[in-house]
Amino acid sequence: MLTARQLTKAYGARKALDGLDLEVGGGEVLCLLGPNGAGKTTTLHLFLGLLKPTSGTALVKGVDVAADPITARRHIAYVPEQVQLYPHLSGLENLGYFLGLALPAPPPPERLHTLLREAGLPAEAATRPVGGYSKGMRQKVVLALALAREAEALLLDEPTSGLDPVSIRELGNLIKRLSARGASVLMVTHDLSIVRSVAHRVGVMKAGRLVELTPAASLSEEGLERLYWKHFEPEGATGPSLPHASGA
Ligand SMILES: Nc1ncnc2c1ncn2[C@@H]1O[C@H](COP(=O)(O)OP(=O)(O)OP(=O)(O)O)[C@@H](O)[C@H]1O
Repeated sequence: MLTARQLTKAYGARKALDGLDLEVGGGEVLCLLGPNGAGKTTTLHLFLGLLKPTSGTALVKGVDVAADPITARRHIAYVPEQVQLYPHLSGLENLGYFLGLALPAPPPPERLHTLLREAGLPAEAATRPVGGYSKGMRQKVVLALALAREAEALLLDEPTSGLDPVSIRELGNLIKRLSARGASVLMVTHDLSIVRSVAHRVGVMKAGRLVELTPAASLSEEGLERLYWKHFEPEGATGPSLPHASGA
């Protein structure tokens, strides 16, 4: 569903992404971890067609994103770190408006209510202006949009930052439901709790390169922490250490 072939993005001499080869299959949840500046958001933006690759290819359902970004984007729903909605419109009105742009005919109001409920937005909030929503509530409107469009691929950029534990659990449940329906999920995160609950595979990026790619089932809780932390160690450090051991 999502394929990167030697995908590279350079800014001058500096490679933000360096020769990424990656496949995310239908129904698979792949979580990308790694330090700040590792190239994770760049990877998402290349799949979304927001950036042009310097070389290599990003494919969405076989469509080359750089050659035909509009067709590629039809298969994708994207949850950015900062969700932008119209603050003076309600969740219901925002959803109706954006679906009107994305679909030939917008669904009736009853269907919009159902979608928002399925995404976890409390019914009383659906008709309130989004300007008064929390981050998690705004995110649920975007997830309702993804549900309505039956997007085959879901890209999420640090979706749990700023969410409370209940909202994180609800987000995890929704991701699992979408993946069970066959959606491919590519999620960038620093949150190991959601990785543990939803990931089928875990990738770790560092300095523009994918340096680890492991089935989640092969990782114990401590194994996942070690995998995560070892790439925060300075170059040349001997062996991984857990945060309490390194004082990080
Ligand atoms: N427009 C740009 N011009 C120059 N360099 C850029 C630009 N956008 C990103 N970069 C660089 O590309 C590298 C990868 O950035 P990217 O945002 O993909 O990292 P990230 O892994 O998502 O980090 P974070 O966890 O902080 O979000 C960084 O070194 C960043 O400074």
